[in-house]
Amino acid sequence: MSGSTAQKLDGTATAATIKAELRERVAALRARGIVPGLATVLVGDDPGSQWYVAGKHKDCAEVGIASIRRDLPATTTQAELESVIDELNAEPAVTGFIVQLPLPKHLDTDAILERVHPDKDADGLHPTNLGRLVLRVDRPIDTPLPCTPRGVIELVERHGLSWAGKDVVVIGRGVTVGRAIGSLLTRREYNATVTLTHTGTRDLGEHLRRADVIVAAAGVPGIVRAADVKPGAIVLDVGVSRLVDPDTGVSRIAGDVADDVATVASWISPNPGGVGPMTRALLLANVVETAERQAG
Ligand SMILES: Nc1nc2c(c(=O)[nH]1)N[C@@H](CN(C=O)c1ccc(C(=O)N[C@@H](CCC(=O)O)C(=O)O)cc1)CN2
Repeated sequence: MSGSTAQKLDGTATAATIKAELRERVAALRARGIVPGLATVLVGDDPGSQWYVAGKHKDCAEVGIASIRRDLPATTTQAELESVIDELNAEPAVTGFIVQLPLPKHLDTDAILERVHPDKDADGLHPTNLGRLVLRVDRPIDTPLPCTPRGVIELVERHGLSWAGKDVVVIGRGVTVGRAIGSLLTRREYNATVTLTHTGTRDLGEHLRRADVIVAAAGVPGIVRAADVKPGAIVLDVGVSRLVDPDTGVSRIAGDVADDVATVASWISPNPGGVGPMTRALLLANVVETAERQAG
């Protein structure tokens, strides 16, 4: 980026480090006869979701986690999907599994997430696990946590930065990021102060301009502009939009953060190459930790 002064929060390199650590923990489990296994459930043929799911299986192979793939047609009914989930809940080779989101519109996502057994919820999105995150204020959480919020937190900490005392403004109230990140960051071990903004927020710029850290997960390209960022702020770009060039038909990823933000921020996560790879790495961490808990 021209005129960029911000340092890079390198998700690709950090995820590689986390995967190397996990490879050792998986080897230790395997030495005890325990093989962690991740299953994925994909409904429909959305190219983005197919790419993400393929990446999850590649990651598993890299660290030694066994993986099972269940791809279902877009016409799958609620009852058919629930029966696949029941099978995976009962399958001993599956330590944990995920249902790739978003699901086709005719399916009830909340009911599906609730159908996954909480002990096998590799995404940390089951109501019981999200409830534990909210309720267990003063003791460690020994259940899976949502992967993207975990990835955001680790990306910052593994670059030697602290969350303590920071004013954090999150944009977007979606289930995979916005709703959980405030519950995590306000825990004593992080001690941040969090404002969750959304489409009903009256003056987003006013919130952004006083933020020490911005976590942008709106899915609106360029919603965070340099004029709305405090000099020296840390900016995490989580939003993903796919823009198609009308002339060439070639698509590219556009994040929520405009290019000029790199001239005022102190640290910025690129997109791609920032929070996305961390989301993938922390999914593996959830599976390994679940296997370690099951092993006792
Ligand atoms: N069940 C879930 N569904 C979805 C989740 C989730 O955590 N659980 N998050 C997203 C998609 N996602 C993982 O599933 C995901 C998104 C992005 C990346 C990633 O590595 N992106 C790359 C760029 C990819 C590209 O070029 O297209 C990057 O940021 O560098 C990984 C996983 C929604 N659904």
